[in-house]
Amino acid sequence: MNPSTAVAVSGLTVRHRRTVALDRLDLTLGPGVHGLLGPNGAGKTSLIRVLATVAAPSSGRVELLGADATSHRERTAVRRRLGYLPQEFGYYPAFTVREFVAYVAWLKEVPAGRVPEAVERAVRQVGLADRIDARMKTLSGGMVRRAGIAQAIVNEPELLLLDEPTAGLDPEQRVDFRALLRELGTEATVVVSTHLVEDVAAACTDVALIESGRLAFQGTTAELTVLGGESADGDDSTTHAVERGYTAALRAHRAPARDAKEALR
Ligand SMILES: Nc1ncnc2c1ncn2[C@@H]1O[C@H](COP(=O)(O)OP(=O)(O)OP(=O)(O)O)[C@@H](O)[C@H]1O
Repeated sequence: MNPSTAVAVSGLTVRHRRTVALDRLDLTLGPGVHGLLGPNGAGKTSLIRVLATVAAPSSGRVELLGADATSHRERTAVRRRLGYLPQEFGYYPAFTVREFVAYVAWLKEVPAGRVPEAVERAVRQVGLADRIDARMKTLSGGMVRRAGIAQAIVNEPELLLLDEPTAGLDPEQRVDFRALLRELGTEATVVVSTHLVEDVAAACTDVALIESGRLAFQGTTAELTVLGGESADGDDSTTHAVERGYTAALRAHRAPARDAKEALR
């Protein structure tokens, strides 16, 4: 595996009872900010949970930061180098933001002497410094989300996994958050699952598009926009171009299956 490859999965299958959420997926991710896109139920959360080592694959290989994530011993070591923001996360409501983020730093085995500074840095990066001593239960939904992002980056992870991080943020916070993503992407491999095309247009260097548990497209954001072609309605904004690229890539991916069905008729 190339040393700059943070994620290498092959033949990854995840089943939830009878549902096949990921279907023999092959995917390699190196440095940068990767937008993980796909329709509802495509398998994005299932993939992020496997990469975060909180869910086990049904089958397939998963290498994270050069370690075999299916081996118990290697998985424990790799967890210290990961950051993960789940779609929904629990916390003790009576904890302050500082205590919540410090608790995760402790879980990630950040050396005790470095924890206070690491916590303050992470909280500052998400723009929550003025609420650092507020209790979690007194925060708004968007602030809780930002505290969640702070806990994900407190250990300066080499691989950062964010599941719908902009959900609940207001427009100004989203703009700030995208700038933070771009900054984090210069140091780490960042994987962001999102439904917001604006997030991709503004912050992602690369895109992985998943549909029905398979990889429908992988390339740079610029390559995706080229797939979308010229605008028919004169709207040439980047967001619109990414949306057209997304739709074109999905249709191209679906076409062989549709053609095969028609040939059988
Ligand atoms: N715990 C579960 N039990 C049963 N089925 C599940 C479970 N979790 C996910 N699934 C199913 O697996 C498939 C993939 O779900 P997943 O949550 O990974 O998709 P997603 O791309 O994140 O969707 P969304 O964009 O709606 O968040 C879906 O068909 C979903 O219904």
